[in-house]
This record gives sequence, C-alpha cells and structure tokens, in this order.
Amino acid sequence: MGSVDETTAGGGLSVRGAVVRYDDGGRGGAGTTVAVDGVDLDVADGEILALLGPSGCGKSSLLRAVAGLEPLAGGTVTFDGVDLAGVPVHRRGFGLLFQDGQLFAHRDVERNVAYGLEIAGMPRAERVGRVRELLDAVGLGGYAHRAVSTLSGGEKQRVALARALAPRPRLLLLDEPFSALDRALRERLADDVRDVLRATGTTAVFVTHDHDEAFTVADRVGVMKAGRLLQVAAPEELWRAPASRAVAEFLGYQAFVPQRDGVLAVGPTGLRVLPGAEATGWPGRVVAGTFRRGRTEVTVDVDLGAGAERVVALQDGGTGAEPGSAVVVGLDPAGCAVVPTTD
Ligand SMILES: Nc1ncnc2c1ncn2[C@@H]1O[C@H](COP(=O)(O)OP(=O)(O)OP(=O)(O)O)[C@@H](O)[C@H]1O
Repeated sequence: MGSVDETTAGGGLSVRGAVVRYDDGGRGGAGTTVAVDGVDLDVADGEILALLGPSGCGKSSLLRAVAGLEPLAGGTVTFDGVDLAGVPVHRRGFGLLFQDGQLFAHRDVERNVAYGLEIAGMPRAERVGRVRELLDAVGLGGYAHRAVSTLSGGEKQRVALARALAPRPRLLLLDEPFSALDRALRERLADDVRDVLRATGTTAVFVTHDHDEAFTVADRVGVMKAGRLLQVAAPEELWRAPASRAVAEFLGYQAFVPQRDGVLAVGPTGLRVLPGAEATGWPGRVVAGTFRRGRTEVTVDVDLGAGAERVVALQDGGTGAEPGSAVVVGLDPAGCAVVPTTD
C-alpha cells in the first residue's frame, strides 16, 4: 500500500513502492527491520517537501535510499523520469546536508564552499564569484577566509548548506540539519533555509521530527509512521484535514470525540472554558491553570463522549481556574477537524 500523495509525476523526484530493510534486525537484535514500507512520494521541480515523523519511523532511511546511500529492497526512485537504480551517490546530482555538516577542517570557509565546484572543474575566477554569492545567501558574507574551527555550530551548518548548494544540485536532501543547535537558532536557520532554497529555486527534501521546522521550511509536509507515509499535504491543509487519527495525534490533536460520520479531532486550541456554570457544554473539573500570553490554559478532567480524559481548554483572561472548581467546556470549531474512522 502506498501513500495518499497524488501529485502527478513529471519533472523532479518520484518514489514508488520504496522498501528499505535492515537484515541484521536493527541495532542489536536478530531478524529484519522494515524501515520503509512501500512509500510513494513525488517532489515537483522547485518544491520543498518536509518528511516529518517520530524517531525511528523511517524518515532517514527513505532519504538515504533517495540519495543512493541505502539500497532499495523494493520499489523505484526516479528523477526527471530516469530510474536511478544502479546510479551511485555521486552521480545522482543531489546535494546532501546532515546534522553534522562535516566541514573540511583544513580548508577555510571559502574553500569548503568551493569544494564541489573544484571537483566539477569550474575555473577559479568563476568559483570565487559563486562562493561569494552563496556566502551572502546564507548570511556569511565576509567569512570567506575564516578557519572553520573558529565558527559557531550555526555558522558551520550555514557553511555546509552553502557548500551543498554551490554545485546547483538538482535535489537537496537535508537530514535533521539543525537538530544539534538550540531552539532559537534552529528557528532562525529554518527561516533562512527556506529563503535560500526559494531564492535558488532548489528542489529539496527535508527530514525533521520538529513540527515547527517542517511547517516553516516546506511547501508540503509528509507525515510518516512505522515506515509508511500517512499523508502528504500543505501545512494548512494537514492541520485543517488530517487524513487519519494517527496524523492528527502526531500533529498534537488532543482529544477524539466519536461522531456519526467520523471522529471529531480536537486540536490544542479547540476547547474553551465557557463563562458561567449554566453554559451549554461538557461539565469538567479544573486540575490546574497556567496563565500564558494573556489567557489561561486550563487543564480539565472532562468526558467529551469517549470517556473521562484530561485535556487543555483555553480561557480568556486570568481568573477562575482554581484547581478542583467546576467548569463547563465547549468546542471551538475553528480548532477542530473531522477525521475518518478508518484507522
Ligand atoms: N543501519 C541500520 N541498521 C539496522 N537498522 C537500522 C539502521 N538504520 C536504521 N535502522 C532502523 O530502521 C528504523 C528506521 O530508522 P530511521 O533512522 O530511518 O528513522 P528516523 O525516522 O530517521 O529516526 P530518527 O528521527 O530517530 O533519526 C529504526 O527501527 C532503526 O532502528
């Protein structure tokens, strides 16, 4: 069974029925791990796609299979209509960027970025211009002659990004490129990467387990679970219409209320504490309240129709969330989505 991705195959990347297996049983056991289990995926020319999913769901394995670093046990990877079976990593025309950008310690910034251009035989004068252009694009103009040992972690990853982009790869594959950096820096880099990829028109697949990062960088986000691609959609679409409960759960939908034609998935902002004890809604009991950004996030024990559960409901202002007090909880449809009951 494949994904629900229905982009028409044209230029760009096309993956069909991809299977990646590790026959040593994963890290330390006996048997076989099916890391990627029949994935179909299309990435159009110029598109940025993020692969999102929990640790161990197979994101890296899929990316590595596309790169040619991992053999396919089934299925195909094609680019611009050409099957890449048997094409080695360095002949695919793809750029790679990993968590540790692995810069060359003995080369300065300029010569790191120039590496792929040297291999491609670009004349020196042209190379210098291209390197300068890329260093400007990643916000490191003026860093050309710095030793890489003097760079911060974020600066190193910017250099690695510039190096990966320099030869104009027809596809850039990024595997958790910022996961070693702190959150504030990650957010800034995610913005910058999106801008650089857009400005250069680079087609990219970006692996991350961080929702915010995926939604910042990508045109479309693919959600993976246990080796399968559950849904591929634009960020707003994914939030508005998760294709299944599993996707909704992964996105952070907090409660699931049975309905006649599916399940109402209640998002993080889908519940309100209603003013007045006589309001129409579900009676609940306050566990705790946290005042945040001008409103209170109230943890409430309530039965929304699927048994008693603990949820978070929003309350305007900062009063009335005493632990133990009775409240009435209502739904805010804008923060909810109906999902099919097929999983
Ligand atoms: N080289 C390997 N040998 C054996 N098993 C592996 C190998 N690489 C990955 N696996 C297994 O394959 C499954 C998928 O791993 P993968 O690294 O692709 O997931 P991931 O979603 O990228 O996870 P993470 O976010 O933690 O990097 C896991 O069960 C993992 O243990």
